[in-house]
Amino acid sequence: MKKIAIFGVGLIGGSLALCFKGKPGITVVGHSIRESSAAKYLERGVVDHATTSMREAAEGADFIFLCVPVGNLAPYVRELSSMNLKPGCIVTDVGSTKASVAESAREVRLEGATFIGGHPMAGKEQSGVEAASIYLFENAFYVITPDTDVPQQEVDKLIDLLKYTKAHIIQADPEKHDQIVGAISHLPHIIAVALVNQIRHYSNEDELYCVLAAGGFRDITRIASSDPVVWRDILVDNRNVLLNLLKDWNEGTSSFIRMLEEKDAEGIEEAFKEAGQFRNQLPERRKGMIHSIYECYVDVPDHPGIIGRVATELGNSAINLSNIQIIESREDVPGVLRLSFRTQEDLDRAVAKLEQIGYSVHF
Ligand SMILES: NC(=O)c1ccc[n+]([C@@H]2O[C@H](COP(=O)([O-])OP(=O)(O)OC[C@H]3O[C@@H](n4cnc5c(N)ncnc54)[C@H](O)[C@@H]3O)[C@@H](O)[C@H]2O)c1
Ligand SMILES: O=C(O)C(=O)C[C@]1(C(=O)O)C=C[C@@H](O)C=C1
Repeated sequence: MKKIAIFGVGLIGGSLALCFKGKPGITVVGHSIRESSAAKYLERGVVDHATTSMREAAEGADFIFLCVPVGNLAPYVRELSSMNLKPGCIVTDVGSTKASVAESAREVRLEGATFIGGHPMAGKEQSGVEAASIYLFENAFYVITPDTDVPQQEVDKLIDLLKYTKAHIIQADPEKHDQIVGAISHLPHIIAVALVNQIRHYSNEDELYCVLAAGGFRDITRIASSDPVVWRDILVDNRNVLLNLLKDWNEGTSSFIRMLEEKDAEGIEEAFKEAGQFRNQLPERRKGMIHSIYECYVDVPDHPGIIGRVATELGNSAINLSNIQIIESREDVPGVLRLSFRTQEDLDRAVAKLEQIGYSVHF
């Protein structure tokens, strides 16, 4: 039996546990600092065993996944270095920053074990084991950041296990990772939070701000609902990268201020054109980029029971829906449903079926 120990069975740790649990020759042990959380992991069937003892979880483990907030990674690595880990054990983490944890692992000696940093580029704004999903990493990129002196066979051991996530594994240098992920993940979270808080202040004066907030505001601010502790740690840890990125961001907003002051209509149009062209050529329908899953939008009449009808049509054709959501529903206007599927094939079949029975489908 291969033992996989997961420290912090929340959104990411829980999703990993679900990917590994029940696979041949694998047993999954979850660790929490709280008795009640360990009990919950078992209750939800996410792990085979749960414990609050770090030593018990780590003892004899073939793989150790550290899935706690970034600020806790260094203390965990230090604590593990004082234990007798199983020879050949791979210690990895899922933190959203990679340079500092790699540095901590270099500073201590994990006797007989190897540290390889990791970061699945998939997530959501919800947190905790309740939000965990076996599908979270499917088709996403999963970055691993082994130091150059880590033997390839150790790297291969981790890659081989991660096949259960169905993610695409890529290797990167930790500093380069933090620079790039700072720009495409951490900076957007700061912008979303700053924007929501700006509107929150206005809405204290007039509630119409909240009433009128529609698709545009929702699209750009979903991630403002992310876990405060997790994000506090990420931003503090990657602050040097972020301070530089925010300087560039300020230049971008200053340029808009200039264009508005100078009534530079052409400049504004050009900025939208350039952004649109760049965004439209980003790979679509890939988790971790623009579409989190295989999705389409269906215009529907505003009739009671319409969701049931669409779901039944797809079910009758044995097409598996992974999610269905009303994104527009007002009394006098037709609605729009967002349908999500786990595979391109399901999406293609659903589009064909829905169009055949007269629905208008778009992407
Ligand atoms: N949320 C995302 O989208 C996302 C994506 C990829 C990677 N990550 C990284 O994954 C890690 C976990 O994030 P998550 O989203 O699963 O968060 P989460 O809140 O869902 O899970 C965090 C887990 O750590 C435990 N924990 C919290 N504080 C702790 C402490 N002080 N000591 C010990 N355990 C503690 C919690 O009980 C929970 O089990 C973070 O390092 C984060 O940067 C997050
Ligand atoms: O989709 C989301 O909600 C996420 O925030 C996921 C996201 C991202 O920014 O893309 C967030 C943090 C991670 O470290 C990796 C992925």
